[in-house]
Amino acid sequence: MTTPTDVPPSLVEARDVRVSLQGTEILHGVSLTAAHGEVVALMGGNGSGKSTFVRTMVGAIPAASGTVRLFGAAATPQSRARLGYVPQRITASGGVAATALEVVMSGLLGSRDERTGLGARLRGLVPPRDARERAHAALRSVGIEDLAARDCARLSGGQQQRVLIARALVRDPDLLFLDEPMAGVDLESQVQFAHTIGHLKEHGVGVVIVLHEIGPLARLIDRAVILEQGCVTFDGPPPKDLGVHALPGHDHEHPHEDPPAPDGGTLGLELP
Ligand SMILES: Nc1ncnc2c1ncn2[C@@H]1O[C@H](COP(=O)(O)OP(=O)(O)OP(=O)(O)O)[C@@H](O)[C@H]1O
Repeated sequence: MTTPTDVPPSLVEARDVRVSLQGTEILHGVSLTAAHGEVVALMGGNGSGKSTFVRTMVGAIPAASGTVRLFGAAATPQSRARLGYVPQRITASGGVAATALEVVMSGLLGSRDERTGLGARLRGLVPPRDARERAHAALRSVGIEDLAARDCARLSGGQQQRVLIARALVRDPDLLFLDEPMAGVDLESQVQFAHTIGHLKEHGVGVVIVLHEIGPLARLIDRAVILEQGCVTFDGPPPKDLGVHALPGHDHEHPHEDPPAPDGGTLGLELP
């Protein structure tokens, strides 16, 4: 018989979170959980509150009420050190002259591995031997190791996005928050990225990912949480016939077409 103690705690458990920014309530009591190896897509139209919710869960902005628990306990600086976070739309080097490898290595500063010497979960993906080697491995895992020595500021938007994902992965996170990581990334790179997410999932890492379009990640997503105007309107398995525009709340305005299917089918991409 299963007792409550047999059930592993959620990696993140946000309950009834309310957030106000500049006097306006943006999130009106939203909840989300992610368990080991679970990939949760956070979706919804522009301005529905996705980024605000992610920023609250990683501790970047405070909740007015409600709770965010990490790894089964109230969030602490130590438990936040176990998170990886790729914010939305920032440039990888922040205007500072730095190579892609240096930007990724900066992700190790203050990481728990540096402090505790814990081994890397992602053996084979991020070997723990030294920061340089780990940074190379993280770049390899997102398919851009050949760009390691390049000036980050001169990389394309999509390439910079992958540098930032590598920077989050090099910390060997137990839980990864990604805010629109597919924005500006070409289809081939999205497939590569999906392989990386599949690898993390297999190793028990939880992933909360803000998406406008499911694309190549469709088969990896366990649950979709849909926000509309600061409220959760759906939380459950993504519908079977999920196309890139199929979810409720898909009301963002930029014009786009479904990406072309490489084999003439409907996004029939082979994933791990
Ligand atoms: N610092 C801020 N101060 C005041 N209001 C803010 C601030 N940041 C965001 N907002 C507002 O909060 C609401 C939710 O914004 P948020 O960026 O969380 O939405 P989103 O769902 O991530 O949108 P998008 O899909 O466009 O990225 C918007 O109305 C936005 O204008």
